[in-house]
Amino acid sequence: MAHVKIFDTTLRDGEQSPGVNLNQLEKLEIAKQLERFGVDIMEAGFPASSKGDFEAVRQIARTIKNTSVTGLARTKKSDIDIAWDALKDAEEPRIHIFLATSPIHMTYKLKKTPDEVIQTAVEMVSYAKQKFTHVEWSAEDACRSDLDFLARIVEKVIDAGATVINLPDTVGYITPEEYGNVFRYMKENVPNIDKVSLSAHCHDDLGMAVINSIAAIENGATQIEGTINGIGERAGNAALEEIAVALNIRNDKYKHTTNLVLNEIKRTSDLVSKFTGMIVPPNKAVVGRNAFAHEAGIHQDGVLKNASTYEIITPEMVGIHSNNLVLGKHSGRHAFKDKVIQLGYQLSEEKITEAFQSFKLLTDRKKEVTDEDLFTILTDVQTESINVAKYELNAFQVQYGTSNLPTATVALTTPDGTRVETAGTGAGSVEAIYNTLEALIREEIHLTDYKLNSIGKGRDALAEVHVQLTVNDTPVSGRGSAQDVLEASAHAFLNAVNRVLLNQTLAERKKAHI
Ligand SMILES: CC(=O)SCCNC(=O)CCNC(=O)[C@H](O)C(C)(C)COP(=O)(O)OP(=O)(O)OC[C@H]1O[C@@H](n2cnc3c(N)ncnc32)[C@H](O)[C@@H]1OP(=O)(O)O
Ligand SMILES: CC(C)C(=O)C(=O)O
Repeated sequence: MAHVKIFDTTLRDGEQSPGVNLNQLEKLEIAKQLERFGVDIMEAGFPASSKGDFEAVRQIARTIKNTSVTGLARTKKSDIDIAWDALKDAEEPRIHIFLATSPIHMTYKLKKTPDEVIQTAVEMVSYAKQKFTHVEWSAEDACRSDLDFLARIVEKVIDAGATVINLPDTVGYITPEEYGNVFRYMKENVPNIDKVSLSAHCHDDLGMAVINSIAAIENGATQIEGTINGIGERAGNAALEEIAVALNIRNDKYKHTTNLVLNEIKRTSDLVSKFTGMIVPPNKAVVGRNAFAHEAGIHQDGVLKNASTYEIITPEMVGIHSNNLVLGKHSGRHAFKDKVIQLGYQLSEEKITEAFQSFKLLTDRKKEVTDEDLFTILTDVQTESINVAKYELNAFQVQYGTSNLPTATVALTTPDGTRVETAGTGAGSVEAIYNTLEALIREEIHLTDYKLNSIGKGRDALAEVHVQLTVNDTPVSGRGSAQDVLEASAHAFLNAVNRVLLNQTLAERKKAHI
């Protein structure tokens, strides 16, 4: 069995999914989970793209110990310098530099000749090599590039010090056979190719990202790049959980192993879905809600007689356990704390107290508190900043009827501690609440997206709402959960507004060197 390295780019390419906007705490929690999942390398962001991304990459680089952390950079000295500042404290800092090599990109986007592209790539890889031991270079849009030109630039970039060469299918255009050929071609035509690892990075525009990644492995790639749940630019990237399980289940055919801990798949997928607001479709391979559900009578009969009749992957393999009824109304703090640890959370005493209070409130309203409910409570508390002044929802009331105008009355405590209250109307109940909140909050707010999801099954399932707003023209996302849809909606709105306040506070503290 040969080993293939897993390069996770959920926090960089995954975050390029339209509408996804992770804050630093969420990025850090995903990074910790990726480490538990066993990825070899994680791309934590693009440090030169924004101050927020720089800070997130720096924090992840300083925290994560068992996974190599990398950041993306253009072929620009300033991008490389900023990436070094963000990554220099990592256990094994590495940089990922890219430059496009296809005629379309070189002509229209970069406005450079092929020779200028080679010169820039070589200069910048040499420059990065003065700082970083590990330098990955990506030929953006490799799959629409001329293969002879690609071989020429790859050889030069290896001479300049690159340690990994990535050949991305940037626009999700190539077929498995063609992609395999690109890797074979490099192996056969680049004289110094054995000095580097070859990496594959696939997009899913034609639905072939996973199979193309596997074709690359079969033809010489020793590293695969992808994201959790396949999120990413446009139609997304190759879904790492699908590749990992395919290699495992079909190890009779694919003779490659990874370091991934398969039973961390479900938790990783849930966390990414929750923070990004990108809900996993029920029929999604490996992690979808229906992936292990058997509906048809003949299937159910077969599974009852022997699960292997219709089940090629066991739910336990990917970390799905039957929904234990865990804690209830009479559970105490000790049992709760035990469960928190069992579910993989490391929370301070202050956060455990906060989570315990939310749990107790839920047990007043909900008979059965499941692991899914606890996951929601705990991740919300984990990523909530405690010591920042924010808007708190005190109470709200909605009057709704089919023949009258929905009216909401909302009472809030503002960040300076003042209690404010007003009433407003809207075309529906959620809009009435949002209009009223807008009237109470002294910022310019516009709602741009709203998503509602239920956590678990049954009529007492928790509601989870994801919103996207612009607050004073800054896009921001927020999420909230509660047993009631309207309450979850109000929390999501305030969570988004509070994130803007948090960012402002962090920026002010940084300026004042606190
Ligand atoms: C295939 C991929 O996924 S690549 C990663 C894509 N990810 C992102 O773009 C997300 C983050 N991006 C950003 O925040 C912004 O685009 C920034 C901060 C990086 C740059 O912003 P701006 O300076 O305003 O430039 P803008 O995005 O409009 O244009 C990109 C510029 O980079 C140039 N460029 C593109 N790729 C590269 C590269 N690999 N090396 C050097 N320059 C490049 C473009 O030609 C263009 O240059 P020009 O202004 O001289 O025409
Ligand atoms: C930066 C590169 C690797 C990329 O994301 C792509 O080409 O899709």
